Amino acid sequence: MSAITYKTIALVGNPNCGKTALFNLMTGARQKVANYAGVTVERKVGSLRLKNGQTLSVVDLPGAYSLSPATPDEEVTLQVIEGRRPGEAAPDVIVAVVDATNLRMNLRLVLELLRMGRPVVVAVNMADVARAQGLKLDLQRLELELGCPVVETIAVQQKGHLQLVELLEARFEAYLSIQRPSLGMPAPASPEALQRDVRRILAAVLSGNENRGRFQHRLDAVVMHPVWGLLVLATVLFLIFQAVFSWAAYPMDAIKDLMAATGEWTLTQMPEGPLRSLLVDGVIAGVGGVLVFLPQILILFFFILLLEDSGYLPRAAFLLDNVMGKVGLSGRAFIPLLSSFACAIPGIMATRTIANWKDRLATIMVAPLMTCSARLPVYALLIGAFVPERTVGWFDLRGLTLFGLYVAGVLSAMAVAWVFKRVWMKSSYQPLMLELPPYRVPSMRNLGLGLWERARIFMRRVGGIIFTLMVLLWFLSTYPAPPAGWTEAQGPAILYSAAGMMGQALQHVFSPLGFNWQISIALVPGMAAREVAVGALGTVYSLSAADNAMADALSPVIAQGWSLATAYSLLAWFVFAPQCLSTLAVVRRETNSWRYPLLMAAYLFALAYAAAFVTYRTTLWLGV
Ligand SMILES: Nc1nc2c(ncn2[C@@H]2O[C@H](COP(=O)(O)OP(=O)(O)OP(=O)(O)O)[C@@H](O)[C@H]2O)c(=O)[nH]1
Ligand SMILES: [Mg+2]
Repeated sequence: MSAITYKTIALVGNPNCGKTALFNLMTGARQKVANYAGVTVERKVGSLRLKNGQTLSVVDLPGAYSLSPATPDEEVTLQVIEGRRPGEAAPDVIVAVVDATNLRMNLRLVLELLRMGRPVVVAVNMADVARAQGLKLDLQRLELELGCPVVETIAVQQKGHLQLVELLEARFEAYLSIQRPSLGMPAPASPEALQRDVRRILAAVLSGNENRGRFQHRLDAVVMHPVWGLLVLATVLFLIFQAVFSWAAYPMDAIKDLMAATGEWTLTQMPEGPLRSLLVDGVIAGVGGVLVFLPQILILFFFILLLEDSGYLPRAAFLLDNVMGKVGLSGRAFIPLLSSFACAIPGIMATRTIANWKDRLATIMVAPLMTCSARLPVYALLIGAFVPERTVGWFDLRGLTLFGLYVAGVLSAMAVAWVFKRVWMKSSYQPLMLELPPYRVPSMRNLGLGLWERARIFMRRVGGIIFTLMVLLWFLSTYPAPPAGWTEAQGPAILYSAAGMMGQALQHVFSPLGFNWQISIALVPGMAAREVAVGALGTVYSLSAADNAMADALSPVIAQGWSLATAYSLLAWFVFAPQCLSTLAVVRRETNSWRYPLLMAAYLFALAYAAAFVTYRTTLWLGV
């Protein structure tokens, strides 16, 4: 096979036409694929190995409706196509991906790309759906009309990309060497002219009756109904939180037992000494304490991925547009805010799909109030320790409490957005323009990959930042050792250590909130990432256990040691506190200034302190 001269290809197309699915197939990457517009907001690069041994660099891009960008993510796409990114040449070939079921909209961008005079291949994706809908497409005729090669792809089937790869490997080089008549008109065409061209081409290539499912319309009549729709949404969310507790019980117990057994075994196998303590108190009690929450996180993500792939999310955005508009958020903020349930970082990145800067900024500022999955271990630990395992009517009380905490996050985000937009950055209401994708049965492969990816991210955190901080904390909580002549009657040895002293000093700041010195210590490494606080509590309590055995599981220990008021106060703290450095770093990057991350940290700390204080005092006063 002869060598080819081009080295980089870029996937360009309307949002939600399957670019990333195709990219993943071609490069073996695992970028996020989901059924709504605006999933990809950054450029991603992968490589495709050809049969002749050459490697092509493949670039996946955010979706764009046209070459006149309206949002920051579309701007990224245009920059890459035009080679305006520093240190990066324009791609040699553009693969224009189109959704076969929506050519009327998709072909406009293709025409614009062709007018740029760059080498283009058109990949007609979703060929399976088009066939199922009875659409017939004359590909040869389309090639003639467009004057560039056209292939079909099905990005959700294992071999759905092969025709495209074959074309790039063999036919395209020859095609490039032929002098083509230019389409003329290098200048951007008017929207009307584009529309006319698209209509003409469609008339020539498209036949067959489109029979879009009536089922979809019927479903929408319920799902997007102002009353039934909200009921459906509330039920869906509610069931998710019930499942997070009830399904996770067995796997969590299994991990807990495994950790406890490993701890006991280590105690019997190793002589007493610092190394044993590091392993048992630092690693097993600390890191293991966080690991226990993996099943709950995966269950939460299972549902989030299902919702994302089904096409439900943009519908929920429409449903809530009215409510969001009242507090001054754009309906577009819904998906970024919902993504923040997983983690505020992708959520903040997803605000790139919001065109208006003030609307975008307001969304960024409240994204950390959404309950990210790193809060789940903290919430679950405290709920497990303080909320009895009981059912109220049909509902599991623990699931109910967790739901309440999520609602608290959402409501406070709405309140903060309302204040921000009122006093600081007024902007008028912008009607929501959002594409409604068709409902799709979620792809199991996608779901499996997504869960696997989440498990990997969590394990990397556990093995990386959490492990490192736990080892560090163990040292700080063990040294300096207590003075000679110390006996256990004088209090645990940890009180003499660096961390112990710091905890006692910090306690002055936190005692109005009902936090003891153990909590005060745990909050410091917990600044880096929220789950670390759980691990840190594990280590601190394990080290301060009176006898030499490992402290039992953390939850019974705190259930005995803390008052209910302290537990509630800590929960309130975690609803607000900005305990995540990476979020602040991303805000700095996305807003290009230090002002906003600093403002964010300040307002979140103030809210956290106030909320914890009020919660503590109220609970004490009520005497529960
Ligand atoms: N049936 C079918 N579904 C597809 C095909 N290609 C993609 N999908 C689905 O279409 C949805 C969108 O796919 P993505 O790859 O995320 O689309 P994208 O073009 O990258 O979207 P943005 O990043 O938002 O611009 C997902 O639900 C995919 O599973 C296809 O060929 N057939
Ligand atoms: Mg994408």
